[in-house]
Amino acid sequence: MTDATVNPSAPEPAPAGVDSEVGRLRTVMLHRPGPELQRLTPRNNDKLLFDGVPWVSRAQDEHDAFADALRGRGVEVVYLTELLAETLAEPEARDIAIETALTDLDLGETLRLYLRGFLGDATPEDLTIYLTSGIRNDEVRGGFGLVTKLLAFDDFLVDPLPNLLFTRDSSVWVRDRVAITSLAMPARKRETQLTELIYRHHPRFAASPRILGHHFEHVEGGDVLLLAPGVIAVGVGERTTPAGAERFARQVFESGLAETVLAVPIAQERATMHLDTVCTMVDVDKVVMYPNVADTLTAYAVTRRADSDPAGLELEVAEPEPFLVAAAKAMQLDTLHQIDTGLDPVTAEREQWDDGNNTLALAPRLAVAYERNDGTNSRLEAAGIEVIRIAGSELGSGRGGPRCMSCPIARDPAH
Ligand SMILES: NC(=O)NCCC[C@H](N)C(=O)O
Repeated sequence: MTDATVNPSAPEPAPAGVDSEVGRLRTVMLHRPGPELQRLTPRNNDKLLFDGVPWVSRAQDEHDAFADALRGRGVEVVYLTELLAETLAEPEARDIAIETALTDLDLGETLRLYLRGFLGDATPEDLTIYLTSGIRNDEVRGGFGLVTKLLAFDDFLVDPLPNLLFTRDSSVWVRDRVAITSLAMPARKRETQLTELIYRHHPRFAASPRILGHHFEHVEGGDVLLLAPGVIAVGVGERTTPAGAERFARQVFESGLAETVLAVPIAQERATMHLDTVCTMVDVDKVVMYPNVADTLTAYAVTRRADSDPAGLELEVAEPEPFLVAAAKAMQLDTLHQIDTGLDPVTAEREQWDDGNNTLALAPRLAVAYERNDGTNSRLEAAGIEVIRIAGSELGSGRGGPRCMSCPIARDPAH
């Protein structure tokens, strides 16, 4: 069990639930980067969605400092791999995990049979490592046959998950429900098999209702911004598809989790892979925004038709409006204030690339940001935001900042 559940003197964890981006953060799920990062090479890093080959021990130090900064502000940090190992102690969860990891058609029956037995004998902790770091062809000690001979020594039989670090994308809490997302890129697909397993089988979450699922249309957590209770923006671009945004809207309306979903088209480019790469919230009425897209960013407000039959929910889709205008209207604010990344278009472009926009709010006007983005951080401070700076030279090589690296599980209500 997690420290909080075995230590009788530890405070009760806050009840799971998140209704905004800025309510005081109580519990967050992180993944400390581990041996899965050692799998990255100059030959596979593009496919595995990293822009380089990180120095792993330094990335771990940076991540530990990030977790300490959160704990220092009273946030309970839970680790994905600890939850997974605890989940895998349950035989049913373990069987599902092994079967889903072995569905790859490239494996063949000889290796599959061997690996089923090998993984079946592993401890929950070792199984967690195999499921997250993957298994290479030259690492197996049995199941030898045609497939072993013809695959390269460094081909993966079970793919590693170096992007597990970005816990934001593989699940997202909306009020008291957790949405299991469906990741678009092949390198990340297996991540949500693991988060779904945790939320279904871990005793801490088994009673929490779930929405979406890893086998549905693509929705990634980095595209989902809880602008205010009942108002959710969903980026639609390289990752979340229009159909994913539509399913998300239907489910949050059906479950009474929101009244308005703003579908926000974003350029289908690596630099803007998720909405949270160009815009994050730092106060109830303030966002840090990439100015080079601010003027062109639009939103389609999606609501439930007032006269829609409960059995066949119909959606009303408004004409597009400028994003900040549509957001302020849905949030019932006069203005949603914009703090720009950087001081000029080139600084803004550099700092957007280095995740200057990707802040994690711990409370209104208190945010964690990468230290390297001097221009953006100064602008945030000038606007009254306290910035907790963390190092991210190695973590950033996966192109994700403090928001991407965190999945809030409990926040105080925003109002
Ligand atoms: N929300 C985010 O923007 N997450 C960052 C994900 C980075 C990861 N290397 C990816 O390409 O999916």
